[in-house]
Parts: sequence; structure tokens; C-alpha cells
Amino acid sequence: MTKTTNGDLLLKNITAQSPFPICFDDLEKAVAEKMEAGPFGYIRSGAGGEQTLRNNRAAFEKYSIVPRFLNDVSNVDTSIKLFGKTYPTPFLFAPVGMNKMAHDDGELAVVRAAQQLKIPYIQSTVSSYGLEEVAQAAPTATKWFQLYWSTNEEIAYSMAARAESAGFEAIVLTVDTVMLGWREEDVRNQFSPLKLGYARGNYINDPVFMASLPDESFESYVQGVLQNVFHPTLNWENVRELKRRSNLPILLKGILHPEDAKLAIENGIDGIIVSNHGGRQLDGVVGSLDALPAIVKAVNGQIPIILDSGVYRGMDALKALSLGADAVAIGRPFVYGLALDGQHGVEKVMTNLYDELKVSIALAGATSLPALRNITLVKKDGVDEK
Ligand SMILES: Cc1cc2nc3c(=O)[nH]c(=O)nc-3n(C[C@H](O)[C@H](O)[C@H](O)COP(=O)(O)O)c2cc1C
Ligand SMILES: O=C(O)C(=O)c1ccccc1
Repeated sequence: MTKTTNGDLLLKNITAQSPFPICFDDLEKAVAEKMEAGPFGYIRSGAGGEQTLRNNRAAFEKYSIVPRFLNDVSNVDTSIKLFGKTYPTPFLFAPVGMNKMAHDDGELAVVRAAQQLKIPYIQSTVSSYGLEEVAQAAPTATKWFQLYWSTNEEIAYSMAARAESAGFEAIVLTVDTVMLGWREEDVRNQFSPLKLGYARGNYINDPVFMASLPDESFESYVQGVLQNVFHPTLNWENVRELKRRSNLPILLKGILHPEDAKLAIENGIDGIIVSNHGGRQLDGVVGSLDALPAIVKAVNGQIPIILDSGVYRGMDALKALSLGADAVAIGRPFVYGLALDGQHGVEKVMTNLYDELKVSIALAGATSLPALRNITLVKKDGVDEK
């Protein structure tokens, strides 16, 4: 339970010695000025004509709150429970690969921020640092491992087993990236972080992957990653086999259809992440928030639902939680914080999201996340109402 206080949460930003961008657009602008076009474009852009990227934002903007008053909102409980553990905020760090593009400390800075703020951290398969190094950097953080399947399945099993031994507490299998999306900005910039070696961390530390290479040259490593990281054969039998081989909860990331959510449950999956990969995979896809209500209905409380893609302010989180998500994951905002000021920048971005969420829950007239579900939301087009 956090006291909302009588105060002005913004004051710490107004008196801050070195001002930090307060919202997503300001953050993106600041990072655009700091980073080179190639890596910045890689992080910012969406696939194709960026319709999915726009749909994500538009989905949040469609909903409006009809607040309630006179409820005593001096204490707000923002805590959540996932797989038996309680966390003070409903945020997670979405898995984002190749963090060295943004800052030399890469994933190490992010997991330290996660430890500090008690926010679960999901490490990407294609991270710059290896999962063992990340575990060592923040031994008490809650860490989950995001798995990209491998063409050579033994590599996937090896990474999942390494994660389990290093103390990671769940496996997040991403299902929407069996091949890379059509990313025009990267072609414009002639930029491929995979080819530059930014995704090395987990591969060069994997004995099964290394044994599969013809030699230890950089070229062989790059070819090995490209051959393995895209895996169009992925299917439900692979999911069942992963489940059989692992003792950890398994989540599927990238679910958008309620029938896939039902299949996930039938196949023994422990949680799902409703996501369109931040608009980076298939263009022309439904905004993740627009996909949420049907999935919430289909899942009917059987497993936790996390949502990502376009959660750029506390109010976005509030809307997703109100529509039935159990938690939300943050992608680009934390990467921009990392690019601007390492661990401190990540903490600043997440703290602002959290502070905005807290004040918004109270001003909407709720005092807990379950209570948020009873808040009235109307859709701009007036069609849907909750
Ligand atoms: C630069 C970048 C790299 C990403 N790498 C991965 C990844 O390795 N694995 C994965 O499952 N998702 C990856 N994602 C997608 C995020 O996990 C998340 O779904 C997305 O960023 C959420 O949208 P948002 O950026 O609008 O918050 C990446 C996203 C970005 C921006
Ligand atoms: O850039 C991404 O969004 C991503 O998820 C990815 C997938 C495979 C290789 C590199 C990055």
C-alpha cells in the first residue's frame, strides 16, 4: 500500500537539478539527438508502413475514463501477484535485445534498475550480455528469460536450462518472431545490429551453440545466429516439449487471438503476453489494447495476462489494467532512458510511469488494481462501453 500523500508528485521533477524528459515524445526526441541514425531507427521504428505502431497508440487514445469521487483515495495499493510472488508495481521490463546499442552497460544497467525498483526483468535471447552475467549483476532481482526458439532445437533447450540454473524464474517464449518483420527504416539506414555482433551475449556463452559452429571466427558466429534465431517451423508440439523439459512457468509472448490464448491454456502454458512486438513484426496488426478484451474473456482468469506495445504513460497502464490485464510490460521507454543516462535513466523513466499511474488511479476514484476493473471506460466512437 502506498500513500498517495497530499503532495505534488511532479515537484521532484520541477526541482530536479538536471531535468529529464517527462514524457515519451520528449524522451524520443532527446534520444534522436543523441544516438546515431542506424541504432536509433532500429529501436524506434515499426515494420512496414508502421500502421501497427500507430494502432498501438490509437487504441489507448480511444478510451476515456469516467471517474468517481468522494472515495478516500489517500492509500492506493498497486501491488500484483505473479506466480506466487508479490511485486509493488504492475510493471515489467519487456525483453529487448541488444541493449549495448543504447549504452555500454546494456542489460546490466537495466537489471540493476529492476532490482532497485522490484520490477521483474525479462532478459532477451539476443541480449548483449549473457544471462549468467546478468544474473550476477542483480542477484536479488526477479529475472525471467525470453527464449527465441532455435532452428537447432538443442540450442533452445540449452538456453532454457542455463536460465533455470542461473536463477531465472520463468521462460517467456516469443511466438511472433519466427522470421524478422519487414523493417524499412533499417534498409534505409543500412543497419543490422545482428551483423554487428550486438546480440552475442547468450550465444557465445552457449556450449551447444558454440559446438555447432565450424570455427570460432566472428563470421561463423554471425552466420550461426542468423541460421538459428529465425525458426519458421515453430509449432505447438515444440511448446509442449519445452514445457515437458522445464520446471519453470512458461509464458507465450505475442498472443493476439483469443483462440491462441485458449490453445495456450490447453497446452499447459502458465501465462501470456498480449503483444504485437511494439509494431515491429507484422504491419497492419490490431493494436494490442484492442486485442485485450476478447483475450481476457477467453482466458477467464485461468492464467495471468500481461500486455505490452504502446504503454508509454501511467494512464496507458491504467487503461490496460482496467480492461483486465494483470500487469503491463514496457519496451522502448526504458531503452530511451538507458540511452540517455544508463541505470539512472531507466529508473527515472520507470519511476515517472509509476508515479503517473498512482496519481491516476487515485484521481479515477480507485484504490487498488481490482477496484480499477470497476471504473467506467468509454470508447471515443461510443460503440464499446465497460
Ligand atoms: C529494440 C527492440 C528490441 C526488441 N527485442 C526483443 C527481443 O529480443 N525479444 C522479444 O520478445 N521482444 C523484443 N522486442 C519487443 C518488446 O519485448 C516489446 O514487445 C515491445 O517493445 C513493446 O512495445 P513498446 O516498445 O511499444 O513498449 C524488442 C523491442 C525493441 C524496441
Ligand atoms: O528487434 C526485435 O524486435 C527483435 O525482437 C529481434 C529478433 C531477432 C533478432 C534480433 C532482434
